[in-house]
Amino acid sequence: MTTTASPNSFQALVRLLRYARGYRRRIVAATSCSIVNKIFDIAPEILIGVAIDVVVNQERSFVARLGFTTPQEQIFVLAILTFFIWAGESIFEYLYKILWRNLAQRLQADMRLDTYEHAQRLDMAYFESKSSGQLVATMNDDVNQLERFLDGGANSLIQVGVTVVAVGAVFFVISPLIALLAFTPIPLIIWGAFFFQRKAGPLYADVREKVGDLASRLSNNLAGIATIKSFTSEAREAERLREVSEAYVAANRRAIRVSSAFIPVIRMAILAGFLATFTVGGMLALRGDLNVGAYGVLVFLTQRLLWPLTGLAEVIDLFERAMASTRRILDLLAVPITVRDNHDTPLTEPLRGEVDFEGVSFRYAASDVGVENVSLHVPAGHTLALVGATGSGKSTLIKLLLRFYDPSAGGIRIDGQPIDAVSLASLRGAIGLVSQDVYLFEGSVRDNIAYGRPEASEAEVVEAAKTAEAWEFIQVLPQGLDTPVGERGVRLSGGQRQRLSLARALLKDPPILVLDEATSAVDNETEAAIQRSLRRIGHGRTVIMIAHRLSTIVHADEIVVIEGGRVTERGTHDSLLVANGRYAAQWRVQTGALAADAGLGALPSA
Ligand SMILES: Nc1ncnc2c1ncn2[C@@H]1O[C@H](COP(=O)(O)OP(=O)(O)OP(=O)(O)O)[C@@H](O)[C@H]1O
Repeated sequence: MTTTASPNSFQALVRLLRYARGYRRRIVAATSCSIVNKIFDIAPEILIGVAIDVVVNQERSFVARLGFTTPQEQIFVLAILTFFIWAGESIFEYLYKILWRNLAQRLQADMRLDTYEHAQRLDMAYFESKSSGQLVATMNDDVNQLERFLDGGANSLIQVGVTVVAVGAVFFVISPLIALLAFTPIPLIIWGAFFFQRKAGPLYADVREKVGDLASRLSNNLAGIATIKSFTSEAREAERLREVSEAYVAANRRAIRVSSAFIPVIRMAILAGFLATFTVGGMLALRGDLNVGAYGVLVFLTQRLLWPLTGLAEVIDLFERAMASTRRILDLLAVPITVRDNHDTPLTEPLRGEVDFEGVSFRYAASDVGVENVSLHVPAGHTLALVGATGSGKSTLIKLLLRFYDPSAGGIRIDGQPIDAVSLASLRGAIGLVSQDVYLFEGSVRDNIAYGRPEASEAEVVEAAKTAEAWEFIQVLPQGLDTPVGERGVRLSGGQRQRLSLARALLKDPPILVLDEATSAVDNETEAAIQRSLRRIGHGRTVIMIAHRLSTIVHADEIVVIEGGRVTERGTHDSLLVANGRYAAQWRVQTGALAADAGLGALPSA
């Protein structure tokens, strides 16, 4: 019956079958059980006809010709046959249900994991182009939609097909004339199904789209609940949610209008076939041209044809939804991974931690800004500070070092090894990142510190917490290291989160430590604490730090000023002061030496 689907749905089905190659055996087994079950299911109607034939024709019946002469014997044989047919039907129903349902479970679990794993490997540009809500909708709702279809729809679709073929065969054997009459509505039904699905397909695609929008708005709003409260924009946000929610209702309403019309129309078409069998068959039987038993079989079987075909619309409906979802899932799986991972080539150990940027250029597709021809050399164990106005491209350089994106020109090396020629795991494993927006996972303080090294011992976790000056506050938390931090760490203060994030990076013990405004969200006391620990931490490691407060980078081995994505000044704190450029001007602003410079500084003040 899949032939009634649009080329798009059919293509989606083919893609799904190709994806599900590993499940082929299970699909064949489940399909076979569905077919056998349906054949057993139709058989009792035929047996009723045969029984009527036995009663009416007795010694001249169809069963008599098989060698069972007395009518009693014949009825007995039919009873035994009926028993086995019913038993067979039950056994195969049990089998196909188990097979389809388990297949649905296996496939949905594997698909969800596959899409998630694939999405994790996509570059950051993909996540910036898609809302997280849309991705959640695909990995959750779309996968569930497919599960629903495999749970019941696939079997129904196969069984409708088997019914039409098997009933058709019986009809033609008994009376080709009546078969022709009974089957005349079928082209109309098929055409109706085509027409319906052509109308319904895009409507369901729209419904899926709206589900994504809804999920997107919900997750965005819940994540930003504090901002909503602070701006008292609850009413406005509720209104915006209502709009997307209503759009979903409207999309569904359009789909419902089309899908609901189908069943009544189809039923009338089938009724025509039923009436034809009923009257013409009756006439033929009265004239003696049709065996009474055969007439009974035809009338009962027309019923058997009628009901599954009225259900066809619902099954196609389910199929359409499932294929709309399949397309979205497989489209996500087909997004190419642009940041190539050389799994088998780790960075050569032991790492010294030398970092080189050679003529690196990169532009974000979305904004056409980025960095231009940046060259940096950080010898192992040195500290490099990047300073510059907000939006000048400092964090972009860090993202390129971590290969969240690949540069369009130039290259980056660690210990002389091009970072795009080594495995992402070893590259990112070599870098400890403390970023501006600290992300903590729901779990305990301990889970979060040990995130990069779950096997770390308690002593190591405590040591990292002490070095990051976090131990003092952890000790006084209600459950110490086992205190839950809440979703995204909401139960901790900004400074506490910052320190946990530092402890987490330290526990990894990376040869390269990147601090992207690690002191931006903290008070003076926390900043001083982090500064203290930084001196300890920086010992024997390469440190790249981005800072707006210039006081925190005075001791850096080299300070590089970035403006508009380019390096404009570089040197030590002292040499830059002597050069008397932007850095020197900003330094004076921040230290209050020359308040008049405040308006000139390209660098923002603390
Ligand atoms: N994902 C993105 N897509 C498009 N443009 C981006 C993206 N991320 C950053 N940009 C743009 O690239 C430029 C450099 O951003 P970057 O984050 O590197 O600045 P920054 O120097 O670290 O700023 P800050 O000091 O405020 O953190 C900015 O103009 C920013 O708007």
